[in-house]
Amino acid sequence: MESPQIVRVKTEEEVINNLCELIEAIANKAIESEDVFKIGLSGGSLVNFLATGLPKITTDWSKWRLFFCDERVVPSESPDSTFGAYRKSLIGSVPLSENQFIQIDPHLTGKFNGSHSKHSKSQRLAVLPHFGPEDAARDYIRKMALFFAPDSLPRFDVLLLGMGPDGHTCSLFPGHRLLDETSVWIAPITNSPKPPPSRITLTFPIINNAENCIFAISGQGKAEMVKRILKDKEDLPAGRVKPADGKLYWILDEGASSLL
Ligand SMILES: O=C1O[C@H](COP(=O)(O)O)[C@@H](O)[C@H](O)[C@H]1O
Repeated sequence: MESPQIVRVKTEEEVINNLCELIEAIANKAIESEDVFKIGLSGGSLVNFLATGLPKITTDWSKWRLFFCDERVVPSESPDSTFGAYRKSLIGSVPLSENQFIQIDPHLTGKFNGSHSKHSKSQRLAVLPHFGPEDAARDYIRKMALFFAPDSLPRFDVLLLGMGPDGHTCSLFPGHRLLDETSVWIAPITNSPKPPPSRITLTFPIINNAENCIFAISGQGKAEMVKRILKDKEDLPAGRVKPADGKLYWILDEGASSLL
């Protein structure tokens, strides 16, 4: 891997502008060469960054296909749903439609496999006490595979990543067994330390196969973790993002980079 490009700017606004200009360049290059742009989205603070910055870019929006680096296994109407957050804040501000987002099906569980036709979505919502992530992860792998060459690891044009104050990225948490998961592209997690507990997440083989990975981080609250990862090189989940044949960017504002 090339060494990470660390972009230090002053304000959160500049983080957003840098991030969205970079996305614009990557998207337009991908559209020119492949006629499609495949991007992986994270949740959390990134949603607001993109809602603010993406309306300013120029691109062929019809060529965008948007996937989730991780997603909470909750109905899209839930305030915890990452897709729900993008639907609310982004669709309408840019000409993207819901079906350009490759969404999880939070209603899938082993219990109801094969008998879905008997139940409407609202019935399933009413009947199920919990939403199960195992089948949602399997279903998401199947949906994702349709967009990539058969028999090869998906290679995203770009993955937009967040980092929690504990160093997690996607839904890969410090010390969790999923950090070493190599057998599946997308794994279910039922015990996320950050609520909600049920999620699906990309695993490191897919993350590190991307052409570009971008962290966009703002605020003093992340400074200690940014230092532990970029300066002290501690083995924390966000520090394991090292695209083998791709580029890694960390875009940091003054607060986030203050301990570097
Ligand atoms: O739970 C999550 O947290 C991370 C980091 O969120 P942030 O608000 O600290 O930026 C996010 O990247 C991930 O997608 C989300 O599920």
